[in-house]
Amino acid sequence: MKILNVDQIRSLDQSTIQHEPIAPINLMERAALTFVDWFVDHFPSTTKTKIFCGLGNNGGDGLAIARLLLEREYPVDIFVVRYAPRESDDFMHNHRRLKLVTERVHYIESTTDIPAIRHHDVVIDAILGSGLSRPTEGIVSDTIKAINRAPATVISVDIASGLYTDQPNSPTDVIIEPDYTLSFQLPKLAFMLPKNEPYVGDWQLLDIRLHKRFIDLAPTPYYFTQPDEARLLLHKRKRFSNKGTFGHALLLVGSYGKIGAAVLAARACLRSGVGLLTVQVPQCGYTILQTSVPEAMCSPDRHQNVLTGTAPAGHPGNESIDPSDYSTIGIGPGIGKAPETLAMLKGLLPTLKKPIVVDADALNLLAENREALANLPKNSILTPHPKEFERLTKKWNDDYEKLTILRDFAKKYQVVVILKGAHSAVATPGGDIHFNSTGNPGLSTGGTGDVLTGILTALLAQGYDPVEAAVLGVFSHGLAGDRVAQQRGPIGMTASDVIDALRWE
Ligand SMILES: NC(=O)C1=CN([C@@H]2O[C@H](COP(=O)(O)OP(=O)(O)OC[C@H]3O[C@@H](n4cnc5c(N)ncnc54)[C@H](O)[C@@H]3O)[C@@H](O)[C@H]2O)[C@H](O)CC1
Ligand SMILES: [K+]
Repeated sequence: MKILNVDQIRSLDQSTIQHEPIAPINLMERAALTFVDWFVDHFPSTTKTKIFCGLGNNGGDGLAIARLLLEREYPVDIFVVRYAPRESDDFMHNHRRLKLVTERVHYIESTTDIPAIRHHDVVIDAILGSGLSRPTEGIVSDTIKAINRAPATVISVDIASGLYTDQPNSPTDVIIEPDYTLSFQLPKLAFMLPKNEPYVGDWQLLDIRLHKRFIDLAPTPYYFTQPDEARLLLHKRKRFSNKGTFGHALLLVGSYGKIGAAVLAARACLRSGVGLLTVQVPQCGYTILQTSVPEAMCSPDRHQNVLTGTAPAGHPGNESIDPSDYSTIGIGPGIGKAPETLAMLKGLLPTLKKPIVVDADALNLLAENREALANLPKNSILTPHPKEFERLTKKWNDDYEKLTILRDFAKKYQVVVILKGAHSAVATPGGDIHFNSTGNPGLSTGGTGDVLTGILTALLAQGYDPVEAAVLGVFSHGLAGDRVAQQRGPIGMTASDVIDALRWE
């Protein structure tokens, strides 16, 4: 699913009006109706509802919602925040219609007009929508502050009032902090960014049947992965396949005290459909790995503790490993940052001809030796969390700058970068970003990153295109986490649970 910018959303509105065709006021009515359908499903008709409207089309939506809820006999009070002398046409139209059915329209011009909001009230925020063009101030920001202070449930129409759709807010901006955002048709870029969490709440999309062809043709670098889109990426298995069909992966993982990372990556790799798996760990991990992951072959490194991996020619590692014997390599989980490990990594990269997966301390080693980044095989997948990504690049001032740095990095090195977090962002060598739609806070626990590395390594070994592997991999990883959270709750989820919950269908 595409994420469009504010100008495109405005044009999409117009395109729908022209092509369907539909009168603007009827499109607003449709939007209000989808909102009310959701509202009626979630709140009983005894719910004391306060609707705060601005003077533009977001406010127009609010007025139409008010009328539709009154028709359904909800006790509704309507407050129009009169911050300017002018109203939009569709606002005025809905204002006239509303005045025919109720006297309960109040106007807020000064703070004394702001009503008391009580515990069991539900507030609908329709003050400002995607038309926001400057920080809120005066009576608008006073009203927003009062709503934020109140103990009520708050639902924002389209987007929280005061939050920009696709540009950074300043830390001093006054913005609604809703429990829910019900957004029309397409997700907004603002919803993907960690700093905006308080201003988004639990967000959902309302399908208002905007012009599909316009959306199909609209250029954008931003996407939000939907379940049906992820499912389409899955390779079908032929009946006459054998284990050779699904590749032979090599994992270079683990060090003394961190053999668990090797075990998790290996188990996830096997659970993600790899044909054959060889795991190279230091000697100290040999017995552990052979016992806990009998399906994998184990190639113990000659070094006792620190060096895991393929030694370059002439290096005292395990000379029996030749990277070209493998479909792909996954490197990083638990390897540590010993000088021998760095030497191994530096020696290995220039010899590789196919994309690999790079995670954890392999990324940290690259951050400390940035000249080696140029030797990454094209289309390799890097899986940093934000701190690791910052070490690889530089500090950012806000989440939007972070996206720019992310896209530039992926383009510069022609790699796929998965920036992990809520809505993990997959940046492609072509400059696109795919935000993930699955996952939950329970995944923030030790070892889940090792699991992701195992998954991605398995997908590359099976011949998945690296961008598709990354999009599908993070989606399936998050979905497995969601299954665990559903069964046993997010607290106490372990990385092993996530492996067990993986399903490829
Ligand atoms: N996307 C769609 O297809 C549909 C969207 N709908 C709703 O329309 C709003 C966007 O409406 P718009 O009139 O363009 O903007 P707003 O209501 O957000 O703002 C009105 C107006 O306010 C001025 N303004 C901007 N910033 C400030 C500020 N900080 N303080 C005061 N005033 C400000 C500016 O002049 C704006 O134009 C969208 O969110 C949906 O809710 C349709 O109803 C359905 C189709
Ligand atoms: K709003």
